Amino acid sequence: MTIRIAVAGATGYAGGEILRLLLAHPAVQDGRAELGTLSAGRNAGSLLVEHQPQLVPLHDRVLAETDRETLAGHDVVFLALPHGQSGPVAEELGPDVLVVDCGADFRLEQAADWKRFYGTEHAGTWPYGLPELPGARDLLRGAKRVAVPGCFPTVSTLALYPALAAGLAHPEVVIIAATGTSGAGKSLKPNLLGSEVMGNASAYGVGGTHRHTPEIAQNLGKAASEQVKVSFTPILVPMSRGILATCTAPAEPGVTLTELRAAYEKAYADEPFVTLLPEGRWPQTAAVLGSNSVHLQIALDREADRIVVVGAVDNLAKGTGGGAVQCMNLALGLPETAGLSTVGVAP
Ligand SMILES: NC(=O)C1=CN([C@@H]2O[C@H](COP(=O)(O)OP(=O)(O)OC[C@H]3O[C@@H](n4cnc5c(N)ncnc54)[C@H](OP(=O)(O)O)[C@@H]3O)[C@@H](O)[C@H]2O)C=CC1
Ligand SMILES: CC(=O)N[C@@H](CCC(=O)OP(=O)(O)O)C(=O)O
Repeated sequence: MTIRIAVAGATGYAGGEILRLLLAHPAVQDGRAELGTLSAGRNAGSLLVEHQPQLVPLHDRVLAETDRETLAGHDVVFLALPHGQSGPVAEELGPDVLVVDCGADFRLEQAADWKRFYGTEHAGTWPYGLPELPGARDLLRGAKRVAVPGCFPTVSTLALYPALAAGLAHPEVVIIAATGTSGAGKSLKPNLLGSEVMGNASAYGVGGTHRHTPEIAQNLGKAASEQVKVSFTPILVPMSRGILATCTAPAEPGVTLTELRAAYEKAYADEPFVTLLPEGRWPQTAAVLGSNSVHLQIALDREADRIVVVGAVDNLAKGTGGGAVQCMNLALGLPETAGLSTVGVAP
């Protein structure tokens, strides 16, 4: 039986990246899977090529409305819709359909966190799509609902989890992350105008107000034995894709760099998409672009008694679309790495 896959939000950055990856996916290439409905919001009725010129094999596809009828009859539905839109759409999809949500609607476990940072009623909590977290694969294999993490939580969690889980750092973490503009989606916002972005770097969501703060705290809370405190500051920089996150935490007394590296090497030894770089090499966004890789490097700052972990990720690949395809692979029982490259497009 052919696996039929729909993508809702096909005109957006995340939907476009999912489609780019699916077109090269072995199951799609050899006909075990096929791309069914591609849907949008206000751009329904137009040709996909008007929005995603890079997706050549799909140029003649017309975008459908996003509703129960157009998404019916699929085995897998990717939702790449604005926050708050996934809940109502997912309700219309049967329990046997695999729904992979790139939005935030089902990521948070605490309804109060959702209410505080998103301001609406909480839709619920689905298995969290970060397979590299301990125990996550058990929940994702065979799952019918998956909440793909946010891009900043993906890289920040992978950067700090091993040190906290090994008791090598105290869970008062500071994360400062430079991000490309595609993280904000295609909607036109004043701070995303070309003349505001080019030749400029600007902080936003400062002072504990960014909505990824509770998601990062939720993830790291599973590693730490004490209450986690997260200070997170994103910085918009003039590049289209990529995140470079500098993540620090107080080192526990007596910790050595050898112990730290050993904890990360152990945690990620069998992880195909997480690479602890050789000593002296530092992550850079160009090295992970287009790939499903996260690159990490650690230092022990002895002057400040802090661990410093730098992580790089492509926000649209492992940070959304690649993470979503990785979760689909797990949920369907396909090889986890199918259709996903570890090789970046540098420069
Ligand atoms: N960009 C990124 O790096 C990341 C994004 N995400 C998440 O992925 C989701 C999509 O993000 P992104 O692709 O960047 O956003 P975009 O703004 O680029 O795309 C949004 C998509 O949703 C569609 N849409 C908007 N409103 C509606 C509606 N009411 N009903 C149906 N479809 C609608 C749009 O269609 P139309 O063209 O017709 O308006 C478009 O296809 C978001 O939840 C985002 O937070 C997660 C991690 C990283
Ligand atoms: C540059 C920029 O604006 N980035 C977005 C990242 C969004 C994202 O990755 O994820 P979710 O919105 O799905 O949580 C932001 O900071 O909100």
